[in-house]
Amino acid sequence: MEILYTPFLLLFIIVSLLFLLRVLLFKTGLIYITKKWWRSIEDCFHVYQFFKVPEFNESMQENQLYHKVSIYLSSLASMEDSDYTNLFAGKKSNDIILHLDPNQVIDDYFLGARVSWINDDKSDTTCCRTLVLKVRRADKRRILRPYLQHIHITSDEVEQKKKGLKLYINIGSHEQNRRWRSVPFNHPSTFDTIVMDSDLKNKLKSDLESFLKTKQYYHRLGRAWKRSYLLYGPSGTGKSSFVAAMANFIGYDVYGIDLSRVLDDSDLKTLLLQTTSKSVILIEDLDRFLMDKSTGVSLSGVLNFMDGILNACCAEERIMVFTMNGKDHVDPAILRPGRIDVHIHFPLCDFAAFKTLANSYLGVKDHKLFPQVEEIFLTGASLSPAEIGELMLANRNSPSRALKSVITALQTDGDGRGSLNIRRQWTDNSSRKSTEDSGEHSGVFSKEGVHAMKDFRKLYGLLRFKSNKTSESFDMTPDRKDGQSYGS
Ligand SMILES: Nc1ncnc2c1ncn2[C@@H]1O[C@H](COP(=O)(O)OP(=O)(O)OP(=O)(O)O)[C@@H](O)[C@H]1O
Ligand SMILES: [Mg+2]
Repeated sequence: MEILYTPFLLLFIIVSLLFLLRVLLFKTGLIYITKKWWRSIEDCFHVYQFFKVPEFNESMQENQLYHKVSIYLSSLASMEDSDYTNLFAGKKSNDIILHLDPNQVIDDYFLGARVSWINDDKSDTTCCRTLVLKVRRADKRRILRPYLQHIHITSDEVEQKKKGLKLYINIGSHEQNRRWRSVPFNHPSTFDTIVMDSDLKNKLKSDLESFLKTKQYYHRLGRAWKRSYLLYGPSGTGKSSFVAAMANFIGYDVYGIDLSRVLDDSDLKTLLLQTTSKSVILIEDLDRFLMDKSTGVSLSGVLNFMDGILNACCAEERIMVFTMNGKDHVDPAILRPGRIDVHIHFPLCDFAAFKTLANSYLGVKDHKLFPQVEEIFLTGASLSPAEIGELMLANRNSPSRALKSVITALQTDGDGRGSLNIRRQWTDNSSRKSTEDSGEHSGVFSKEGVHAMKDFRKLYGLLRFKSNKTSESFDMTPDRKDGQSYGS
């Protein structure tokens, strides 16, 4: 018997020890110490080269590269990992600027290589401040030039971001010379406020970040440096808010093209030619415009527009975003890889998304009514985040009342559209949308300026959300089960 128990006992002891070791490593600073130790061993096997970036040149003039590198380093997430970091207030009230403390080191990764920056501040006087770049000799030839270019680009972007973003809309064709009108873009939406599967959100953030870093890579492949996203899903699921979050994240201006104000295909091309680099070019509700034969823009006009980004004049730093309610009825030519690089599905709420909304709108992490809400979601009922958000906002002083109103709405499925009743077909939605819109356009508010304001609101979700739903298959959205993490 004893012999039988011994292997099990041994196994149990090993597993327990491993578990304890894991807890010890992760709950204490040991993992950090181990990593540091491992890195110093690794360093012994590589030859490094050092590049100094002093703050002033020999004639005591400011070195612009030092300024750019400082801006770049403060934008790095790894800055927060350094042992000592200085915190300063920025120009805006809630801005915090990070600065590396003297003799601190931070790591950065570029094209698969690790580089380090050392703040070589030998004295307290400002005249001797130098930033030192440490690169492996083996990586130097491959990455040094593109890395310095990347620093230039990123620091310019950060500075541009500080200046404030702009939202451009295309104005009527009668003002031939001025096709775009701009307003300050102050949309509060960020990736933190968007309710979305957190894995997907992180994937999209790193997709954007890696796009910004890969100019040289795109050029080496002979491809224009651009990326196209398709956001599709029912109304009120956060597509427009996501575009605003994207623009805020990368610090790009937004050009929202209203196809109803575009005369014809060549007019569309002119608009594209008049956009600037580092911008998000947005066409909302593309599916509706493709169905709507009354518009002057043809399918081939749209295809040329999507490819037009390849023209030498506008080959740089563009992100194109198209939103749709559904892509089933859209010509596959529009959706082919190269024209659309990333498809992102925006679904109606499930229980996990509902919980994230309850937390952000009501500050409620758990509630006795949650099981009832979950049960209703399990029957297949659902509402859009916009619909649930509105109900919570209206009853924000009483979480119980807010949850009860969500339950009632889910039971009747909003205005009787959902799976508890017969879901409307996509065509109903599009015809309803066009009716609503034609009402808007032919109404009293026909002046250019009023249209423009309406469009700003429509673009960014300030108008009452329209009710149309459809269930879609998805590409970039992972399969979700209730309880899966949602980032808010
Ligand atoms: N996923 C979400 N996360 C956070 N808020 C959301 C989300 N979806 C919708 N909302 C809220 O609902 C409002 C409307 O959302 P938004 O305009 O982004 O939806 P949409 O998908 O663009 O709708 P439409 O297809 O009708 O244009 C926003 O102001 C936002 O506050
Ligand atoms: Mg929208």
